[in-house]
Amino acid sequence: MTFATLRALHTVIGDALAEMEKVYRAQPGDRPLDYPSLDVPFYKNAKHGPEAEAAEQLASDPAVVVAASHIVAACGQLAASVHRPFFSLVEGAKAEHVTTCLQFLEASNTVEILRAAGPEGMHVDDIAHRIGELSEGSGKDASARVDASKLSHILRLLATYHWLREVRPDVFANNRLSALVDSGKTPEELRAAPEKKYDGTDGLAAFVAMCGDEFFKSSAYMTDALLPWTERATSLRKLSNKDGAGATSLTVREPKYESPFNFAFRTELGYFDWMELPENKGRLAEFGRAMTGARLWEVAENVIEAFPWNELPKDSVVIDVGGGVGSTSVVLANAYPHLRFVVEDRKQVVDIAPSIWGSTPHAELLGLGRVSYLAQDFFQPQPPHIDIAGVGIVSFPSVYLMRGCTHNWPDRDVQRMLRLLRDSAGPSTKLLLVEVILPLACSDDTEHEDAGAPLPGAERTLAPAGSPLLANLGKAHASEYLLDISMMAVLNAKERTLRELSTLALSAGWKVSRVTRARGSLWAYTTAEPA
Ligand SMILES: C[S@@+](CC[C@H](N)C(=O)[O-])C[C@H]1O[C@@H](n2cnc3c(N)ncnc32)[C@H](O)[C@@H]1O
Repeated sequence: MTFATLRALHTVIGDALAEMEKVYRAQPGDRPLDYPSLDVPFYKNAKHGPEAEAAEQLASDPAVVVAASHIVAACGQLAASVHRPFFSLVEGAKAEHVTTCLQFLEASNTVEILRAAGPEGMHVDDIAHRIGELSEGSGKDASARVDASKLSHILRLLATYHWLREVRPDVFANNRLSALVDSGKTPEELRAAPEKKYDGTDGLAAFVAMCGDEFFKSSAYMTDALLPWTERATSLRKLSNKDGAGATSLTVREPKYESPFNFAFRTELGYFDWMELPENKGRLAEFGRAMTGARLWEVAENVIEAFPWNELPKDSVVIDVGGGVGSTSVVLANAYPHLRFVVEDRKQVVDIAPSIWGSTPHAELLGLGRVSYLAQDFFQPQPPHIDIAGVGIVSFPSVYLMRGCTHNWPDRDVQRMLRLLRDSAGPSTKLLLVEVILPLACSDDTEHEDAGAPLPGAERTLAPAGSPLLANLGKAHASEYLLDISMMAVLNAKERTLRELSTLALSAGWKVSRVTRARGSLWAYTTAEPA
């Protein structure tokens, strides 16, 4: 039956390709629109012809996104089926090198150097020379040079994974994937002000830098943290527990490491506290930029359709808990002028948040009191009532909105924060959680069997009926499962399945009543009501 399965996967690819082509061919114009080529970089801040622009935009069309995910899922499954298992094993066991080489690509400014070189590309000797020149801007030794013979091997691994092109022997050029890491700065700008590399960017270069540093290094210690009694983990603790003279002392207490991050950075601090140390100032700034990049995971505007906001009465209050600078509230307040939004976050965040919107059209929302800020720790009880300018005292909010917060915390902490919201909720207050919901890798036929009827919006499988694809579309959604393990490595937290989130919410007094999925990603909008 294996050939039948392989043929079925092949058919999935053919059908999905036909679907994508249909969408592209249906576009008006003198000649059919082609899909963006992998060989051609699409730089975000460059001027593009109307065809290239239209082709890129159409790649986000919902029908194209679904077809593309079927192709990726089927290709991943086909490759896993027919590749010699030993080679798959080596690839999995050595996958860290892809992260490392991507990190190097970004840190060495090779993408910006290759952008300036154009489609003909640049020889590794010249790339190495340019990398050295740019590093002089960072105050580095002018004689610092990258070894071109090593550089070619790093770039070739990336080309092998389609992250670049080797256009001629030892000559490399950017492609559609490497262009994603482009900061948009010229090599001259990077040389003059390397510290401004991430300023005004979409954050993806900073995201690569952060993943290659804190996240990658933490992940390397995952097994030591999960199996702390093993010899490797034990010796590691001893190694990190030396006295001033460098000798291991039996009287010194063993460090209290909870997360892989703690092992990797030899600190007992949590990630966010550690980031606030003076020596991590640069990392903290990079983190802020990287979070902008991470927003590409979920289209912020999706939240407009994710909840029946228009059914809420005039002047209903939505509390955006852990709302950061208020990006989600601003999107919603523009779409629903009849609602009032209160953005709660840590004092350091709300103190600077209004200034972020200073010269933007959204500043008016703040002036009119439609969006306001409150310094509020989500591990402390909510204020007993809400005083809204122009509305007065409101006893209960209509909605507690939490976006991207629960995945940063372990279960016990999420339970605490949801319980505090439940304690101050009214009988009709809703909780809306905007987070990734991880589907299982098998069809979820038992979901909600205890609750009787299936939960509105919950899916059993994302795979097309009758196809041999994994229920979660495997490789097509790998990025969210990788994010899940990143949360575990750095924060002892996780992305959750619907089962996990529902159980956790219920333990804090909230009953999940509905879930809707964002288009083209595993982000979801989960509504819960007082249980
Ligand atoms: C991943 S961000 C999400 C921000 C925002 N909801 C969004 O979607 O853009 C997590 C937020 O939780 C906030 N946060 C962390 N600890 C907090 C606490 N104890 N109380 C309130 N907010 C906190 C952070 O400052 C940050 O803004």
